[in-house]
Amino acid sequence: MEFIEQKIPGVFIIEPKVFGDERGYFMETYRKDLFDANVAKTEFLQDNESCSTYGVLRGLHYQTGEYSQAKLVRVIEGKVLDVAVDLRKSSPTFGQHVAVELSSRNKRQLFIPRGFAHGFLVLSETAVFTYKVDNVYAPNAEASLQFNDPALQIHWPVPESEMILSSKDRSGKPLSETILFE
Ligand SMILES: Cc1cn([C@H]2C[C@H](O)[C@@H](COP(=O)(O)OP(=O)(O)O[C@H]3O[C@H](C)C(=O)[C@H](O)[C@H]3O)O2)c(=O)[nH]c1=O
Repeated sequence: MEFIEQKIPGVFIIEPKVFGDERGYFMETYRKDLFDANVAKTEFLQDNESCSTYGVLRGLHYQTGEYSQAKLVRVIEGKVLDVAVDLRKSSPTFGQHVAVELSSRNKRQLFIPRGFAHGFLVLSETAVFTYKVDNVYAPNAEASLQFNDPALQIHWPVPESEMILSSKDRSGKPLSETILFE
């Protein structure tokens, strides 16, 4: 298992070791001892899974304040562009983002610390997205950052005319009006 820190410190790509043989493959997808030693001591409390069709954009979401969630995300079917935006106002990388292609083929995972907005755009016919979070769901603390806020300079590789978003995600707030983290 390899842990590769990204341009935003604390954000990591995790590359699992894949053991292939004539039956198929095996890989360890999470090891608490290795994760805590190489990324951050984290107690994940909830696992999520969603299935989406091509062009679906889920995000950019976060839970505010004490309900913030660190996330360990991966794709078990299909391909997505996964994006995390730094919303920590005291961070040297405030407002910057990491964008990584995650797929069932590359088997990459992305770790996103607390204090980030997160979302993904589906690039395959369908995508099954599964992830761990270190804080449970808190609907009253949910917030959405506008996915196409020019201040974020995120390049989404699907025309907006082809995107499928929830009404919540269509009404995300621009960075200038967003509830930030310390
Ligand atoms: C997130 C969540 C949702 N729900 C319920 C609430 C709604 O009735 C239904 C769909 O929720 P939502 O439309 O918020 O699902 P996504 O758009 O996939 O939201 C996620 O999208 C991006 C990718 C994220 O990073 C967040 O984890 C999360 O906000 O599931 C729950 O019961 N528990 C939960 O933890």
